[in-house]
Amino acid sequence: MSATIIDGKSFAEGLRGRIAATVEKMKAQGVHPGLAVVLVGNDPASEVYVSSKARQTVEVGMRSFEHRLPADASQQELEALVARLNADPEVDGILVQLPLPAGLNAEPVIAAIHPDKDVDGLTHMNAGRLANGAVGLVPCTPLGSMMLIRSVMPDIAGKTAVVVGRSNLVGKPVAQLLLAANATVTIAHSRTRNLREVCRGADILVAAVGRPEMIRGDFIKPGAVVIDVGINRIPAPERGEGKTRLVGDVAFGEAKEVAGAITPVPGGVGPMTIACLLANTLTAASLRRGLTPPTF
Ligand SMILES: NC(=O)C1=CN([C@@H]2O[C@H](COP(=O)(O)OP(=O)(O)OC[C@H]3O[C@@H](n4cnc5c(N)ncnc54)[C@H](OP(=O)(O)O)[C@@H]3O)[C@@H](O)[C@H]2O)C=CC1
Ligand SMILES: Nc1nc(=O)c2c([nH]1)NC[C@@H]1CN(c3ccc(C(=O)N[C@@H](CCC(=O)O)C(=O)O)cc3)C=[N+]21
Repeated sequence: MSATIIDGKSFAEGLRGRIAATVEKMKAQGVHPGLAVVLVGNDPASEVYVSSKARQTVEVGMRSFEHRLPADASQQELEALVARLNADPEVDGILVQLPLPAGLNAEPVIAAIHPDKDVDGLTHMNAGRLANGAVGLVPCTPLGSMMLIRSVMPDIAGKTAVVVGRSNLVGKPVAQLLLAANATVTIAHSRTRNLREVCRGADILVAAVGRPEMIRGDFIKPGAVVIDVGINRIPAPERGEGKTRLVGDVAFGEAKEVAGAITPVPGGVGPMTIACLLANTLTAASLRRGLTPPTF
């Protein structure tokens, strides 16, 4: 039997609709939420993401502030910009697009972001809040992944979950969220032995590796929910010379024959990431004013 395809694109559209309605209400109360995105250098992939974020921010009725620095900007310049955004009352959320160009160190830049404006959820404060079950800002991709899991598996408690990948941006926070939902969680990584066997035990399998199609059909437990976070651009000579296409970390064609439900790439987790960034900006706007954050 073929798996249910989880339509992240239309889920994200619906979420943006609910966000727009909340923005309306906040504006009526005199709060006009704003998101600042910082892009250093001119990596073409990052340019695409940043302009897409800016467009969607404006579409839901929020303010968008784009800050571009040249690839040869200094560490000091970048941290000074973050400090200005921290102090700016019109800015509720700050996102510094990663990776930074060579020569710049991301860690102190992230540390400089005020935790209540940290819409990426990357500061130590927000990672700690998530680990301890306190209210805070949760990274966008994990938040979006959980919404998609819940859409096909409302009761996660007691299920086995395997997360492949342990980055601070995706793997670790998604594992924390699954644990908070009472799943029994395993985190696999590049040193994991028998990855196929480990994955085969998973009712919920989250792949966040960055290796095109490395999770094959025989890694998947029949009926499992498979969330493919990977975004990999690979050559596609069949589309013409020099053409490329996007694939995930999961071999979709094989996996969909075994899984119960699966996210596609593109059109799965990616659109949810941006929608959750907008949701986090509203959470940040509320936190900063001591208001109860909206739920979506
Ligand atoms: N859809 C979306 O919105 C987003 C997609 N992404 C995509 O998700 C993917 C992962 O991103 P990110 O977490 O930032 O990546 P990182 O490169 O930071 O982390 C990759 C993780 O995968 C693990 N890994 C690497 N090779 C293997 C292997 N052979 N077997 C098992 N584990 C392995 C690494 O293990 P170790 O720690 O041992 O090195 C590491 O923990 C990328 O494709 C990225 O483009 C990222 C953010 C958002
Ligand atoms: N500070 C920071 N936070 C991030 O969250 C962050 C980042 N830096 N750097 C890069 C990664 C990657 N990322 C994606 C967001 C949206 C899509 C997305 O919308 N993808 C579409 C396809 C887009 C296309 O066609 O290229 C989809 O999957 O359908 C993908 C990837 C956020 N990241």
